[in-house]
Amino acid sequence: MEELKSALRDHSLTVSNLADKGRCLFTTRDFHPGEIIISQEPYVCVPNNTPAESRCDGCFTSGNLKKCSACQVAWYCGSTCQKSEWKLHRLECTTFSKLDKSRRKSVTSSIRLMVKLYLRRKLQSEKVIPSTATDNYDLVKELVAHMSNIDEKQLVLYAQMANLVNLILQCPEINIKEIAEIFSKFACNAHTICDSELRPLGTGLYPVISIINHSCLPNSVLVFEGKSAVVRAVQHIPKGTEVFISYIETAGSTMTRQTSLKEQYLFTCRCPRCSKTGQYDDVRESAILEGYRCKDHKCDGFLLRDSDDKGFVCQHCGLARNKEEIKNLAMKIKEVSEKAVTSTSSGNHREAMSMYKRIEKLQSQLCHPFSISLLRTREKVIEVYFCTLNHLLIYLTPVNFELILFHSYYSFLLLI
Ligand SMILES: C[S@@+](CC[C@H](N)C(=O)[O-])C[C@H]1O[C@@H](n2cnc3c(N)ncnc32)[C@H](O)[C@@H]1O
Repeated sequence: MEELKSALRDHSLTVSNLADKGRCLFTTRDFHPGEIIISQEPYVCVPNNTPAESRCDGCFTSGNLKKCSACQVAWYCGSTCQKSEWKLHRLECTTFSKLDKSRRKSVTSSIRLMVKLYLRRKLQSEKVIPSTATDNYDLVKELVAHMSNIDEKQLVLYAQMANLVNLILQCPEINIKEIAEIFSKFACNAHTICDSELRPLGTGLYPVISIINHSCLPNSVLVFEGKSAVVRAVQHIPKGTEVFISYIETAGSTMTRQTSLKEQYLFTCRCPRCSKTGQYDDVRESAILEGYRCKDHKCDGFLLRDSDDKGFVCQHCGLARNKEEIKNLAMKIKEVSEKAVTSTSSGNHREAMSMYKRIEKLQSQLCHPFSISLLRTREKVIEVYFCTLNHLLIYLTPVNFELILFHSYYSFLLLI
């Protein structure tokens, strides 16, 4: 801990312990908006590999990869990435190569993350991989696990996963209880590594970044540059302030945010935004983000339940919306959404596109114009549109490429 404190001092940061939150990261000088507060390489990480798409173990890129012929689990884009991962993969490869085909299929991302963690710890203790103040297994030991607060079903699942890790590693000195506890640490400390467009690429454990607590009104943001986790100030942060990031999507109602924080991170948020629960501003914000639109499409008022619970009333113009009408629209949206998911997963992008456009139309009748569901559907329309475009490009010759690209871009502009 002393080593870490000294390393953090060089970054103008310090760690404190508060009764209600545990460890917290504080600044010891002012930070400007956009400035990097801290960055860290993962202690361990794994790419998201699915049967449809694999990613390079070294740089997480997809496309044009070669599978490790020995273990059939890791993929690489070239020899540079293969070499950079070799010290750890050498042990991992020997472990996975011994598995039969069906057991190899049970190596999910979290199982692989645990295997890598165990092997990296071993390599650091044998000094094959060097340890530093910010890159050592003691930092993993410090992470919160919430073992006494998780339910029995979850505990059983962690124990089963730990047993599987034991079968894979075949190490006599392995401690199943400790492995189960680390799975619980993964749940509230591991980060999804995303690209600049927030598409998930993999999962990583960053034990120093994990000291940072959550706020729904954060002063910093966690982004990824390749596999490095980078925390940047999003506002002026004065000396002596706690650094906060958001663990969840902040564009949600207070109830939605509180529920997901409680479920995954096992705490009740008391940030300035959550402290406003029930006040007019909070009710209004929640009704806009997750509520319904006014029947009069020229009015942008937000709706609240009427007193006899028969429907919803616009708080701006007083117009009422019937509960049944809302229920019918919501059911139609659910129906089309299920079809859209099926079309997307079967690769039928054209059909998916028309489904998402239909959902967008229905949601425009139901939801407030600034609703988060409507925003997500529009995002999906754009995503599926680009999938359709990519699919088309495969069949193009260079001659008509530019013409069709121009046409596509033009129709995209019309679409939005
Ligand atoms: C990634 S860790 C953050 C560091 C943690 N405080 C520690 O001692 O290691 C996440 C855990 O910290 C606690 N935590 C994070 N933000 C909090 C907050 N705003 N209020 C209370 N507890 C919080 C919760 O126990 C949560 O599961």
